[in-house]
Amino acid sequence: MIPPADHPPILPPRIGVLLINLGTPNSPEPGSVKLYLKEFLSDPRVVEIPQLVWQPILRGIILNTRPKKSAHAYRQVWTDEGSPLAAITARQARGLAGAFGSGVVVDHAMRYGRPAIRERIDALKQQGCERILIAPLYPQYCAATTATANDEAFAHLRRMRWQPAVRTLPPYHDDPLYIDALKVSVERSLDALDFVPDAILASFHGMPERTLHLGDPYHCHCRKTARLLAEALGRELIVTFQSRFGRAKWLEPATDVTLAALPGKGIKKVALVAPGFSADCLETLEELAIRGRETFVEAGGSHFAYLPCLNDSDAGMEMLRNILRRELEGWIAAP
Ligand SMILES: C=CC1=C(C)c2cc3[nH]c(cc4nc(cc5[nH]c(cc1n2)c(C)c5CCC(=O)O)C(CCC(=O)O)=C4C)c(C)c3C=C
Ligand SMILES: [Fe+2]
Ligand SMILES: [Fe+2]
Repeated sequence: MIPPADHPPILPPRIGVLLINLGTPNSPEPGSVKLYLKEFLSDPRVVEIPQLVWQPILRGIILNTRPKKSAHAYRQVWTDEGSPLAAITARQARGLAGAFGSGVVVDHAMRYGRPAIRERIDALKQQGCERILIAPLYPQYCAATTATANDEAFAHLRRMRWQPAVRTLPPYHDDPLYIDALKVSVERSLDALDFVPDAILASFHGMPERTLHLGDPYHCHCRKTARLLAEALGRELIVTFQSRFGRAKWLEPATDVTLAALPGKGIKKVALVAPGFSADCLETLEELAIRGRETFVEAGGSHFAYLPCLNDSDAGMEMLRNILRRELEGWIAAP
């Protein structure tokens, strides 16, 4: 049938891969940070307090104090390409262009802020994608990260008359491809140091402890990643949890408390890695690499190194290519 003139071009069916990360402000200014925090912290998957109780606290207190403090932190890590998280995620998507053949379009989106998940799903549909792999780039599953990214994609699909077929990327916390990429990356970074660390810390983003008791597998996934990475490296790792937020009890031990205590135990040289972050961001570059170092040195530490995330390194990109290709099995021909 000949399409009417205003019909969108008829394209060969394509497949879309949508990389998703958390999101970040548009600029390191308090106004932008406030908008970002408002969206992020209003997500009931992130703050599990009834909205009637939480919104007055968020709007009345947090959004009047935190944006200024966080904007100061963002300014310290901001780059010419923008926020590190945005720049690195965009590079990861660009680095995967063409990796799965000409019929597969790779794009990226953020759960909060821009590029929005809804907008990028629409863009993939416009390019003829009848099948979409939603790929939240969180190795460890967490309702506050993985589930809310998927929720947002599904909320958009819910309004479509003609939905694409979708798959979601499962957590890959114990995937040999991921563990091997981490091992290669950590070993490369350690080789480049001018000191031999007495200990290596693996710092994961924290979560309220109650989410563990409620059945969120995040804590177990983090511990398993750390165990497998320690086995691969052939040395012990000290596992810690960072970025505590709010008054509830969070997963322990805390990264900052541990860094402050280690020199007193004779551990004066440390290397710190953050395996749960697929891209360096505020929480790694400011909280760990800057403030973590200060905490450790003030407590008497002599040597500190922050080891970068997988980002768009060769090892990281090869891992992403392989885990994503596996999820596309049956949709694309084997290589
Ligand atoms: C990697 C997994 C992450 C989990 C789990 C997570 C849970 C979580 N986070 C907050 C509060 C904040 N997180 C903030 C930044 C931030 N968090 C993650 C990842 C996880 N968060 C990333 C990648 C980033 C960095 C974003 C960037 O722009 O670089 C922030 C914003 C910064 C600040 O003001 O400190 C907040 C707030 C909660 C409450 C939570 C679980 C309940
Ligand atoms: Fe966070
Ligand atoms: Fe933080």
